[in-house]
Amino acid sequence: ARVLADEPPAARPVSSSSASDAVPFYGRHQAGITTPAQDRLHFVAFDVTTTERAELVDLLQEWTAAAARMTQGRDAGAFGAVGGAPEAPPDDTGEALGLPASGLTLTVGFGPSLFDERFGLAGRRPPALADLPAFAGDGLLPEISGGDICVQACAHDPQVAVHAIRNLARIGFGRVTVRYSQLGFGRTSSTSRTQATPRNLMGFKDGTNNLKLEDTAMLRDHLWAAPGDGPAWMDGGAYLVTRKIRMHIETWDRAPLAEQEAIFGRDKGEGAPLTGKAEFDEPDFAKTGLGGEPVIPRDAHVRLAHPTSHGGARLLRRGYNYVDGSDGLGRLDAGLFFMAYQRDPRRQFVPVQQALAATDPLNEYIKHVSSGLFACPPGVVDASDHWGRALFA
Ligand SMILES: C=CC1=C(C)c2cc3[nH]c(cc4nc(cc5[nH]c(cc1n2)c(C)c5CCC(=O)O)C(CCC(=O)O)=C4C)c(C)c3C=C
Ligand SMILES: [Fe+2]
Repeated sequence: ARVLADEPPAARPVSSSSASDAVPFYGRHQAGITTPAQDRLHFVAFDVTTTERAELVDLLQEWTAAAARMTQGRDAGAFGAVGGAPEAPPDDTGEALGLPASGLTLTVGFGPSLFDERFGLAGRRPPALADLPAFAGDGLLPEISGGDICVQACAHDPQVAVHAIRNLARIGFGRVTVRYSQLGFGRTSSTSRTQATPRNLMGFKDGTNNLKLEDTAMLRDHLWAAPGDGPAWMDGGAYLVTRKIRMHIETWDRAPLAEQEAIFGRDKGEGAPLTGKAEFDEPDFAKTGLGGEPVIPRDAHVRLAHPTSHGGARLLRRGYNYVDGSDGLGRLDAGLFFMAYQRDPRRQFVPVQQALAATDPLNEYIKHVSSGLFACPPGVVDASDHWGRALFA
């Protein structure tokens, strides 16, 4: 359980439940990318309001220290929610007191807008952080798109994820403002072969053919930025694309089962390709049925998005279901907060999304309403390191 004061981690009770375990914060890569996807998300994008580079670096140092603590189930600051001076606001907001680490990961990313003239970073922008092109059918809202810095908080307990983002926003007061944030309540991807594949709000298993942490060679080829890819400060990092995709759920719910399955190219029960029986059967895109038509339709989502359609390009998808209440017109405001990590969006997300935007029959039932692109640096290696150290060096 979370402790009241600055107690060393070794003194804290160890839980045998993986849902309450702490995920290591320090490492070569940031946690929260290949970490088996937790159940809950609170994603935030900040605009930087200070114009002082030194203030921004100070903030990144303070954030890193707080993130290192909170991910280990500790208060955001050394005094904690109730251990400080009564005359001062507490250095932790308190709603996670008594809660375990809950698998919390905090993953930071830097958006293209950070690399303008404000902080002297224009020459340090990675070529792979090129603005995404406009895609057919986009309905992007600027106020919930972009952002200078993002933090993805994932945990098994929503209170723990929200607590983490709230405390980072509190620490950032006067230096950053929250541009937008998004809660997600059910993972829509597996990122490990130990996890069962979850379902999205259309009722389909989502994340079957995803990059997974056990695929070491593919992670090297498709996920982590490597020396020579771009600036050295990104070596060991990855690029994140976020898309908030609203679903016209009520319309979808009136579509026949056979049409739903043809749209994805998989069956709804097992998640098997329409040419197979079990979820992990390889799809046979060449197989034809009645009238010589392919069994997996030419425009099926899984055919359009499959690596064989894009020179082998793969994504590590890590999205979440969301419901933001209803829209006042009797419809659920619901969908998928899509997140995908990759080595270079120009060769991975962009061509896949171009293909989907052009002919995916799913488009009748969805609308992309927000978009984000972020360079997520490599991991913080130890307590002397901090988020963005190599970028600002
Ligand atoms: C640009 C990338 C993608 C977007 C945007 C996207 C949106 C989206 N996807 C689903 C549901 C499913 N997607 C599935 C597979 C799949 N999707 C993408 C990419 C994007 N999806 C890829 C690369 C793949 C894997 C394709 C393959 O190699 O077979 C599936 C099938 C199960 C699976 O493998 O995950 C489903 C279901 C929704 C609902 C959606 C937007 C709302
Ligand atoms: Fe998809």
